[in-house]
Amino acid sequence: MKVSIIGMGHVGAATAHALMMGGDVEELVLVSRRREKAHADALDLTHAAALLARTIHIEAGDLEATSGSDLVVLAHSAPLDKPNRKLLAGANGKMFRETIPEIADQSPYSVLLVLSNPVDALVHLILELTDRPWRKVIGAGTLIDSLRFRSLISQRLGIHPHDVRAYVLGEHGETQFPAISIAEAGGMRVANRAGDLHELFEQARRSPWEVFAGKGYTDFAIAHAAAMVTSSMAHNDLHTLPVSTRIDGFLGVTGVCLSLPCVIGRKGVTQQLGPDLSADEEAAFRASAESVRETIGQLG
Ligand SMILES: NC(=O)c1ccc[n+]([C@@H]2O[C@H](COP(=O)([O-])OP(=O)(O)OC[C@H]3O[C@@H](n4cnc5c(N)ncnc54)[C@H](O)[C@@H]3O)[C@@H](O)[C@H]2O)c1
Repeated sequence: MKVSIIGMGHVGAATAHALMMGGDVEELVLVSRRREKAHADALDLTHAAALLARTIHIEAGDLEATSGSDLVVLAHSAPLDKPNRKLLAGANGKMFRETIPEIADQSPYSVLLVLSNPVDALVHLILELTDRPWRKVIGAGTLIDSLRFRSLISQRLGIHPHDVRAYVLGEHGETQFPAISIAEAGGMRVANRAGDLHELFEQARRSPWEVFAGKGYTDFAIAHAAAMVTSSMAHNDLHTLPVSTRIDGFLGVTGVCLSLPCVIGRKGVTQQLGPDLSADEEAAFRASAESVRETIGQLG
């Protein structure tokens, strides 16, 4: 599998490392505005890869070098100074308008995985800028939020996070919500076992900003979330992951991108699932869609 990563900042570099360690990628191309940084990362990772059992070719290059990628991970971004993802809308909207057409042309059959923020609005923008089918433009969305939520539930229940089926859905932003009515572990409703799930969700929602306050960015968790999507593609595993894709009709929401559980296979999303939410959760999903629409308006 050939994967290219655009933007070798904190997230791009951590993702390159996670993909290398994951062992699912044969060819990895690193692209960044600062060519010397991408070159240094490629060299450093190549030295580390000599210790691994599997062979991986890692190189830095320009967009031409990404040609024929199966997956292009988008992590290029303006810097985020304050804990508010929407503040990146104007600058990243402009950056994506400038870069996406060529990225898409270089790898016409690739899946584009958006990590940059505001992720839902940028997925929408890519669908406007290219003729790529919606199944091939995926935002990391609430995958990472769901993993944070599951991790806290897991600690409370003493059950492995893999066995906790709990989703945070909607916008990767302030209006995201926990789908508590369908959260389960071992066939039991988690809400009956784990106490106040809203409190755990609030803790999960605040946690990236706690990381941000400590080091000025978040990188490891999103990198491994990107590796999870890559792995499901590489092996056609058909894992169900909450990621951001275009919604067309679910709960009356149309033409806007936000997270629902999606099945991920070799060529992208094979199914977008429509969970049975409670009335409150349905209202939260619609409110999230409105918030993403507002952000799309700020893309410039
Ligand atoms: N989806 C998530 O859950 C999640 C989690 C963490 C971070 N993020 C987002 O990921 C993005 C990257 O975060 P970061 O901490 O790595 O930021 P960063 O500032 O460290 O890195 C951005 C990189 O993009 C590069 N770049 C800028 N313009 C470019 C261009 N035109 N072409 C190629 N490269 C270009 C910069 O040189 C820089 O290396 C941000 O938008 C951030 O908000 C998302």
